[in-house]
Amino acid sequence: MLMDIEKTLLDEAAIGKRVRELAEQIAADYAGKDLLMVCVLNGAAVFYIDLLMDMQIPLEMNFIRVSSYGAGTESSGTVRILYDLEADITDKHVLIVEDIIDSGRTLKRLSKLLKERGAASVKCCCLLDKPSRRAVEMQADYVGFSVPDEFLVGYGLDYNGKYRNLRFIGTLKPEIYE
Ligand SMILES: O=P(O)(O)OC[C@H]1O[C@H](OP(=O)(O)OP(=O)(O)O)[C@H](O)[C@@H]1O
Ligand code: HPA
Ligand SMILES: [Mg+2]
Repeated sequence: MLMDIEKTLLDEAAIGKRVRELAEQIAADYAGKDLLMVCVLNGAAVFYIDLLMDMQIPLEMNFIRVSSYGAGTESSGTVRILYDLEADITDKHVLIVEDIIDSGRTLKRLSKLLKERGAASVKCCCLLDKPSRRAVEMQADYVGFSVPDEFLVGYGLDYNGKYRNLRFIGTLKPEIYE
């Protein structure tokens, strides 16, 4: 697995430091509120666990899986749910946790859907943001790192389902894509 990596963009220490900063900020912002943290499977799973383990406030965990480029055209704004939340989110403060915003479609559709379900508020926390790739207008409320337009793997991010279990974020050698 390690021999497939071309370079490291963010190492374990840099990720850990930033995750703790985000956790501290989010915990302060949501203190005293009924917080439900939504993990967008599969990519966000690693970041999600690290983030909430650094937050010392009461919160609820829930998971959702959506297809990013499946059913629905861009204009319809629909999101196909492959696995839905278990919780009733009415009147709860929802924080969507994502690994990366690329085109912005996944997060835009998901946040619209959760608002329609009657959440008290819907905000997004994203570890990585690739602003140069945006196809729809979407900005996360909390962003870990802004990254260049390179295909990244590790810390939840995959290529063909693999490399999610790397402790750092990096790029793959070109021959891996061939
Ligand atoms: O901003 P966008 O262009 O919508 O892309 C970002 C989404 O794409 C990836 O998920 P993917 O649907 O590949 O599934 P995964 O999380 O299981 O890897 C990533 O984890 C984000 O959820
Ligand atoms: O850079 C990326 N890596 C893995 N998955 C992704 N989904 C959107 N961008 C990426
Ligand atoms: Mg994802």
